[in-house]
Amino acid sequence: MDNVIQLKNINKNYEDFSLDSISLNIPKGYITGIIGENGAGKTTLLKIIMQLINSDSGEIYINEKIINPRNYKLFNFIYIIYDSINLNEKLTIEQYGKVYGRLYCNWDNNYYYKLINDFKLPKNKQINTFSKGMKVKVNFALALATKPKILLLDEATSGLDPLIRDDILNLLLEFVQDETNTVLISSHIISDLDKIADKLIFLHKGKVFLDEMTYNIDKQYAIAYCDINELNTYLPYCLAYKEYKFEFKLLIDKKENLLVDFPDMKVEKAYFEDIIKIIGKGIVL
Ligand SMILES: Nc1ncnc2c1ncn2[C@@H]1O[C@H](COP(=O)(O)OP(=O)(O)OP(=O)(O)O)[C@@H](O)[C@H]1O
Repeated sequence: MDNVIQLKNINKNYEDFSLDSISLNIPKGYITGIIGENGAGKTTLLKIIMQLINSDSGEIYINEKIINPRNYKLFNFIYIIYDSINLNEKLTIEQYGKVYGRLYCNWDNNYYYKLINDFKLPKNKQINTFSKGMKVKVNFALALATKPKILLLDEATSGLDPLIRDDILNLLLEFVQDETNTVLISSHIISDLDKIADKLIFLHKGKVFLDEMTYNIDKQYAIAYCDINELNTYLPYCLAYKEYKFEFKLLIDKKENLLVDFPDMKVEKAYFEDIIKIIGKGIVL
């Protein structure tokens, strides 16, 4: 598996927050989801990848080339969509197409209008007359028609109804279908990531707590329950656990070993939501 983005020991210190030695690989041709609580550092990390802010130390490689502000020529193949819609709302879709056609050397006007037609958006109305969902669709049409190889999404589907989100998720799946395009998406909508992410990164208080392909999560991770007398027995198989009123909920990260040693142990699928809750609110070992 080729990695399109590699981060090595990235550190960033603000007065009340630090990104702590982040090392990550983002595989080419896949959708990687980043999850984490508010303030976990997701936007900071995406901005560092885009070189919109500098890290204090560490290295970024894109397609195996080290990136720094002096050689940063990614404008034409990496595109970031934010949660806030930064469109000039006085423009129309048609005017936007002309502006982007001049700005982006890979601009695909036919594809832009195909997406605009698929989304059923009016071409000659000012964007300030559009609903939030329509504006997000314009954002995605603009992004995809620049023909990026890497698409970064920072909460870009927040505030959308499930039908529009579904359209957008399908577009992302289509985007990575040729296996050379890559998506890195941060989202609080865990069910969306459950649907589309091939890899999951969980950022918690500026640190990476989980960085796994989703097929490995299914293979290695599970949820199990025990009481206080059994806790010590199962801790060697756990990444984290959380105490409830009558039981402990365990996030198992050595499922195969656990089931060899305790074949009768009942385990359940570890959904992303479980993983986040147990790591975020429980005790990480
Ligand atoms: N320019 C800055 N100066 C000081 N602190 C900052 C700055 N930018 C971000 N931070 C802090 O860094 C931390 C991480 O912020 P960041 O926006 O990366 O989190 P996030 O995971 O994207 O959160 P959310 O899910 O709420 O968007 C926060 O505590 C924030 O206050």
